[in-house]
Amino acid sequence: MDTDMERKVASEEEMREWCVALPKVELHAHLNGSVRNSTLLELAKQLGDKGVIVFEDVKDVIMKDGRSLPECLKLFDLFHILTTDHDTVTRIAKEVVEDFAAENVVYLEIRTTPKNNEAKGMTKRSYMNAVIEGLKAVDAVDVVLFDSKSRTNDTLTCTPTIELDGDTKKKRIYVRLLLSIDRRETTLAALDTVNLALEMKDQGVIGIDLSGNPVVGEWETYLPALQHAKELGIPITIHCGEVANRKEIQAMLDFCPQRLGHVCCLNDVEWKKLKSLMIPVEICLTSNVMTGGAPSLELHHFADLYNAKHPLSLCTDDCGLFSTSLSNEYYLVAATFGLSKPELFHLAQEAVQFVFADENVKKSLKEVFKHAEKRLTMLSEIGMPN
Ligand SMILES: CNc1ncnc2c1ncn2[C@@H]1O[C@H](COP(=O)(O)O)[C@@H](O)[C@H]1O
Ligand SMILES: [Zn+2]
Repeated sequence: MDTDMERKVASEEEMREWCVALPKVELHAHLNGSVRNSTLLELAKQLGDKGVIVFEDVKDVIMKDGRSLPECLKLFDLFHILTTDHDTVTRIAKEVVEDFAAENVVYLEIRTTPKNNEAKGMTKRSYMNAVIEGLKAVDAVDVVLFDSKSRTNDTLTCTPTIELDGDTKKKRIYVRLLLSIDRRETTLAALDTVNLALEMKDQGVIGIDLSGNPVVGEWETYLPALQHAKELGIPITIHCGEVANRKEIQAMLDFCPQRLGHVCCLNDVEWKKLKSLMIPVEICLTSNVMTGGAPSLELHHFADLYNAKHPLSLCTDDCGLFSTSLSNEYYLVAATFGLSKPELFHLAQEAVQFVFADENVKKSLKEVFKHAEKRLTMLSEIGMPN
């Protein structure tokens, strides 16, 4: 390698490390899409040994790179076979939080579809209990799961503990849960999910998501449940415009949820409307490029929204499935669109405004960023924005 090349590699490496050290807020992560490949392979091996699946077939599917959106969503049916029992759900929830915390995600909203599975004695409620058990089982980091008013020994007026210089203090991560309505569900099943979210609001559940195969189902099927959530004051985020369904995109914008995910296939009129409504957008770069929602990283609609100062937040969607991480998404923004470190810091910090958690949590997160700003500045002697 010549010196120029060496310098380039070193600076890329340094930028990647900086993106890991940056405190980050993750607002769009599906539990079953964020499972480690090693865990999926281990679970597949166990089921293969029992003769439930053919391990070699599954292995190839898990390890394949670059899939279309329908292929990805089909893959979830396989993931769900691998993760059907309560213990496995608990295990993956624990690992997913550990993985996000390890890359300095300081606030994480995990979304998941509560599942009924009679054969396993699983109800939507018991599925969610298993998820929460997993969050409580994390001991590598301090997981803050409840809003301050429902905690007895509240420690939310926290001293931020972002570790950038080898401190031994435990890291802290705020975790909240969103319940996903799957587009395959009936109106009644969707209403059940909203009612479950209400029942579990003191256990870390703070919002509702609409997701699943975008070519399946009708907006009118979920609308009563989403309307119900709105009336109950439960924040809502919706997967919007993964395919060019004009009528549905229009209806989603008219519904005006607290946040929207993806917004890939909007036409000029819809785009203008999104911008005038200022609905915060969960941007999932790698996911969109891999599933064809965006033609390439360079042509991703991030640039347009960012330049227009539209509220947005970088997210992973399915970091396991797409072999990415939130730090990598920040790195990609720097490498593709030329954002500087101060701009990346500002982007990460701005995401605090769009979290569904209460004002106390937002206040604590602002402290976390203030504290990190000093440390990051000390580390790389760069000027951060005021
Ligand atoms: C790639 N873009 C996407 N578009 C739409 N829905 C998606 C998705 N990625 C994930 N999901 C939704 O999340 C479920 C997996 O997590 P949980 O079992 O809920 O934890 C998938 O089955 C699908 O319904
Ligand atoms: Zn998603």
